[in-house]
Amino acid sequence: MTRPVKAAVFGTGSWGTAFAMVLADAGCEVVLWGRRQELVDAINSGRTNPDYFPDVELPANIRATTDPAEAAAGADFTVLAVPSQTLRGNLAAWAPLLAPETVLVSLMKGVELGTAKRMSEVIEEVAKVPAERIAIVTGPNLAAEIAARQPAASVVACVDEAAAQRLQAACHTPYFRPYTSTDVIGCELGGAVKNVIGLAVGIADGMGLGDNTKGSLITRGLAEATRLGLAMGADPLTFSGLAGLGDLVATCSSPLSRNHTFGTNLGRGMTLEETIAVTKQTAEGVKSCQSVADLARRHGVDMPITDTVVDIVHHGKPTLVALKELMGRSAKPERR
Ligand SMILES: NC(=O)C1=CN([C@@H]2O[C@H](COP(=O)(O)OP(=O)(O)OC[C@H]3O[C@@H](n4cnc5c(N)ncnc54)[C@H](O)[C@@H]3O)[C@@H](O)[C@H]2O)C=CC1
Ligand SMILES: O=C(CO)COP(=O)(O)O
Repeated sequence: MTRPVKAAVFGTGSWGTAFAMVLADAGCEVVLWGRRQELVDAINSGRTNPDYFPDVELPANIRATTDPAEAAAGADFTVLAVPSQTLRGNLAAWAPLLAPETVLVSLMKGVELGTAKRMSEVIEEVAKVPAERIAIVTGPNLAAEIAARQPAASVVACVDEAAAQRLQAACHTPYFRPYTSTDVIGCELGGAVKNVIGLAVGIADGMGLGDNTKGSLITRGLAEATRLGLAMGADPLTFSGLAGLGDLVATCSSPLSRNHTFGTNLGRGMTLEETIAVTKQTAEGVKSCQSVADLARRHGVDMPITDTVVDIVHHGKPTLVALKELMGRSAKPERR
């Protein structure tokens, strides 16, 4: 008899918890690592995560711990679900504890500030594991809908297709349908850029603009992601798939998206400080818009919507001025 697949999930926030449920529903033995003892105790005794999904019963094959060594021990998959900007520091502490052959799985959709590194690059550097043992999960996967077991598709990407297939099997459930990909760069960029475009669409929504504006931002945002991806060696077709268009549509349509909601609050006229104060969960695009703009500059790629988001979010540019400037750019062919 083969033993069940073991998964460690680092991060008891919304996506860490929901993805732990997916893994458990797919038959894995899951250990969730969390920082706070009271939340870990509540998960183990109450079978719910009261801070994120108080009404969702967690499967019996999930347990939680605050001990990273206990979580990491013997894990076939080590899933990382903390805010992107905290990964480097956290992983430095966890790296010595990792099971020898574990596949590290990033759920994160950010780009590191300062270095402009993708999460898989940070993992490779800090945990010193080869790219063949680093995978990512991405796609239109709003955590609350997954926790409600609503149907969704996703992409699991790894340069080693066999590792991607093992992860696919480990997280395939009747409601969660993962597709494999070997385009890690494209999949990671798709996830990071859609958060920035989600902010832009939210800002437009908050300003009272309509669906033509939204459709234009989504499409031209996709063009920005694709241009950056091409310059960085990604497969352009990835951006018309779940990691690109799929996630853009979900994020830019949904009030569940933290990035979209963050943008909406800014567009309604809240200051950055007020918006941060009412945002209880991680909106990766707020910091990563800067890193995405850095990547664009390094690769000589034009990303005007991304630059506009940086100007509004980080340089306090009034939304109406930013909109006028974006629309006032010189006319161009759609494809070039
Ligand atoms: N929530 C969602 O619908 C989805 C989120 N993601 C991505 O998953 C990643 C994690 O996001 P969420 O779980 O949604 O965020 P969240 O804000 O719900 O949870 C973040 C978790 O990390 C913990 N945390 C915060 N700072 C930390 C630190 N310095 N060290 C260790 N732990 C820390 C928090 O306590 C919390 O448990 C993000 O990169 C996000 O883009 C991806 C797909 C869907
Ligand atoms: O990535 C997500 C859905 O796929 C979640 O989006 P937010 O981080 O904006 O909530």
